[in-house]
Formats: sequence, structure tokens, C-alpha cells
Amino acid sequence: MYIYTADEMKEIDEKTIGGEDGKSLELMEKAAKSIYNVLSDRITGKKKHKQVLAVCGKGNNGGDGLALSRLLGNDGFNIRVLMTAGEKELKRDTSVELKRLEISTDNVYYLGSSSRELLDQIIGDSDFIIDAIFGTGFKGKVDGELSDIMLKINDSKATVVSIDIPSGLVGNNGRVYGNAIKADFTVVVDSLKTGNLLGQAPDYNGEIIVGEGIGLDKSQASPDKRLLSGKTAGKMKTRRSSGHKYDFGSLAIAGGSIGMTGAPLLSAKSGLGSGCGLSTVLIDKEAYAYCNSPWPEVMIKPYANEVEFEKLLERATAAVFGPGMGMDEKYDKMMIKALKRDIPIVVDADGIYRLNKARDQLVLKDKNLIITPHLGEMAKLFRVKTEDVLDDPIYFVKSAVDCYNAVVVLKGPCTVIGAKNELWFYYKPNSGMACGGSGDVLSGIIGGLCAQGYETLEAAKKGVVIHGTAGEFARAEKNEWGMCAGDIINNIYKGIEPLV
Ligand SMILES: NC(=O)C1=CN([C@@H]2O[C@H](COP(=O)(O)OP(=O)(O)OC[C@H]3O[C@@H](n4cnc5c(N)ncnc54)[C@H](OP(=O)(O)O)[C@@H]3O)[C@@H](O)[C@H]2O)[C@@H](O)CC1
Ligand SMILES: [K+]
Repeated sequence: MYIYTADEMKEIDEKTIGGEDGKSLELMEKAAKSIYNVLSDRITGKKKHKQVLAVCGKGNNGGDGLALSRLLGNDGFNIRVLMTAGEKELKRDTSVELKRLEISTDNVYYLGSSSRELLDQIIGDSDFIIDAIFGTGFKGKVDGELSDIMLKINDSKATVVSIDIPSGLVGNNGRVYGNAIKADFTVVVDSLKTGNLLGQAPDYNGEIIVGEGIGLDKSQASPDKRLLSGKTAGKMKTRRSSGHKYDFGSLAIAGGSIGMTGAPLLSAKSGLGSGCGLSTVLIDKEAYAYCNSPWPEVMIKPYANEVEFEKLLERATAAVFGPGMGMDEKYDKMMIKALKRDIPIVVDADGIYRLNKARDQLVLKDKNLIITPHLGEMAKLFRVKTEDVLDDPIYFVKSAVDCYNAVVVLKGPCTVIGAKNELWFYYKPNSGMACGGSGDVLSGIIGGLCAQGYETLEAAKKGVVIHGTAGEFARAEKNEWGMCAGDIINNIYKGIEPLV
């Protein structure tokens, strides 16, 4: 499934319309019909004669809401409409849809000219609220009375259905700067937009359902963004029954410092969980003294200097560099040693900040490099604020791909994987994954897959899916509060199963 930015969608829309009279209205009708079809599967059926309130804005999203209301009205629902803009402010097609609806109902209210009591009453006694205030054309912040109305809708008992995107979310990046609608369902028109997945979108979407296509002409759009799932991650390679441990690769994890010895251990154990034959933590000898592993299957080897470190790397078929390493400058030399080796390397956590220095000393071209930053690490890598990355995560992922010739995994509720000319979005929000060690588990899985011979992008895609699925199983066992990194590790095998 392809994903577009709101700006790309606008271009697609304009290309499809191509100046043809009536075409944009036809698209609006198709959008409404597609949303109606989704709703008739989910909520209409047995629930006719219920109260529906459609809250509609002046743009095309409002027009979609009005056309949908007409279809629901024909179906036996009691429709009321709250317009958030005056008749004269409406876009042309939205104005046409309002006139079409007014043929069958008088229940049209206007935000500026209805009393607050009346508005509270129609919000309070609705069974369903259609949120068609703003779509992907929204920018900035909602304020004034509309902002209060949004909160009232969020507090209501009604099932809230957002059209295309919850109103108040910015279409390109899913950011929310004021209040926004919290939906039970978001029915996306035709194709997912980046704003449906990124930023704060997971807190507002409810369940996302993508409606059937409305016949948009995407022939000139650049299809570089896709949804990552168990299906698109591809299958695991079969394992040779006669293979021995060296056939399944040897992963080295360079990391750990005093007080942070658990991070590389989590990575190492996760590498084994993903199927690699051997997993070894390479740790500074001072920190080694504090290293207490619960896993005897993980080897732990201390080094005193970069020469010893390099020696220990010799048998590794892939490495993870950074978990729990700390900021000591002495590790810069180890990073150069690791990057000079001709093996895939996952640079994570405290390794990421060092990439700038390494880039000055090494040509990173043709390296098998994977970088796995979270938002804060990406911001540090580019010396910008976290807010800047949130504003345009796609830009930063693409920039990191280009700067470091790497596969980049920007971790978050929607993880974005970037490689040359392709971006993959893995949208499986799970707040239980936001816990210490979760990232170490991911880098270990990806490293473990690289050690077994998977290409970097393939390893990143599979690793993200395995990690996310394992997290879902951990949540099912322990809930989002109780689960921790160890629970994700315990479920890695369940994350692998759908890919076998
Ligand atoms: N192919 C497609 O994509 C199709 C798209 N379709 C539908 O169209 C939707 C996109 O429609 P859209 O472009 O008309 O924008 P939409 O989001 O309805 O309204 C934005 C309006 O709000 C305003 N506004 C903005 N910011 C604001 C603020 N902070 N505070 C207050 N006002 C603000 C802004 O006004 P302006 O600032 O420009 O004066 C503008 O008028 C899309 O989500 C989908 O539902 C389908 O119909 C068919 C095919
Ligand atoms: K909306």
C-alpha cells in the first residue's frame, strides 16, 4: 500500500481533475460513497434511526462530510449538520454539497450563530459524530470557539468518525499544535497520507480504515513510500537442517559501560533470538567487571584497547555498535575499526553521535551500514531540535540515508525505514515499547539477521516487523504498563513465526 504526503495528494488530486468541469465534485461523491461503504460495514447495519451529527468545515473535507450525510440520511439516520464556516466561506464543491443536503433536511446549524446550549445539546445527544471539519489541507492551530467544540466532541459519548484525518492534525506530519479531534475510527480517503501515521496521529486516529480507491490518477506521483507489514517484510530464508552454528552467523555487540552493561546483553540475546549462531558482547575491560549476564548463551569478551577490540571482531559476520557505550571519546577509535571491517554494522544509541566524526575520517560509501536512531538521536546527529525532526521526519530520514550511505531506521510509534529511493512506514503504536532496552532489542534482532546474511534493508524491514510483533505479544501478556524489554525478547520467536 502506497503512502503520500498531503502535498503529493493535492498534486494527484489536481492532476486527476485536470481542469475538467464537474470532476472534483465527482471525486467528492466517490469519496463519500467509499466512506459510506466502510461505515455501512461497521456501524450502520442495525443502527438506523440513530442521531448523527456531521460537523463540517469550509474545505473539501467538509464537502465529503456533507455528501456522506446525505447518503446516511437516505439510509434512515437522523442527520444534523453543524457548519463551522458561513455559507459564503465554503469552497465551491462544499457549497454544492450543502445545497444538495438541504433538499432533505432543515437541521443545519452554524457555529457563529447557534447558542452554546444548543451546540452542547446536539453534541451531547448524538450517537455518531462525523468529523469533517478539516482534512489534509489543515495547517497550524485550531483556536476560538471551534477549539472548545472539539473538546466537547472528544468528551461526548458518541462514536466519532473522522473523515480522512482527525481534524486538527497537520496533513504532512501528523503534528497537533492545539486541540484536535480524537476519533474512534478514521476513514481515510483513497490512500494513506503521511499525516495519518506520523507525529501525534496515533493518539487521535482510533482505528484507521482505508476506503476503496476513488479513481485518482497517480501516474505521475513518485511511489516511494509504502506501508510495512508482515507481508511486505518478506519471508525468512529456510535454514539448512545440516547447518552448524557458524553457518548461521556470528554477531558482535560493541557496547556497555559502567551502569549500562545490560544494553549490549539485551542486544546480544535478541540477536540469538533472531536465529544467528553466536552472539558476543565486546566490552571495555573496566565495565566487564560489572557485567552480570542472566544469559549463559551470550559470550562476553573484554578488551583493553582498540587492537584487542579489532582482534575480537575478526570472526564476526555482523556487528551492532553502540548500546550502552556511553560518551567516552576512547570509543571513537573502536568505531573506526568496526567501520573499516567489511561486515554489516548496525549503529545504535551512543554509536550514532560518533557517526559525524567517523564520516570525517572514512568514506562511508559502499558500507553495509544501518543506523537506528530515535527522534532525539536523529536530532543530535543533525544538530537540530527534536521538534525539527518531528516537523519533517521524512526529510531527516532521507538526509541520513544520503549522508551516511545507510539504511536508516527512525524508531517511533510509526517507525520509518529509509533506503535509497524507498521509505517504509511501520505503524503499530504500542506505548509498552517505549521502555528502556526496547531499542537494544531491535538493534540486536537487525544485527542478528545481518549476521545470517540478510541484506541491510531486508534485515531492517524484517527486524522492525519481528520486534513490533513480539511487542504486540508482550502487550497481550503483560499489558502496556507491565511489559518490558525482556518480555519483547521472550516473544521474538512469535514475531518470526508469521514470516516463516
Ligand atoms: N484527492 C484528494 O485528496 C481528495 C480529497 N478530498 C477531501 O478533501 C480534503 C482536503 O481538502 P482541502 O484541501 O479543501 O482542505 P480541508 O482540509 O478540507 O480544509 C482546509 C480548510 O481549512 C482552512 N484552514 C486550514 N488551516 C486552518 C486553521 N489553522 N484554522 C482555520 N482554518 C484553517 C483552509 O482555509 P484557508 O486557510 O486555505 O483559507 C481550508 O479551506 C481531504 O482531506 C479529503 O477529505 C476528497 O474530497 C476527494 C479527493
Ligand atoms: K476530518
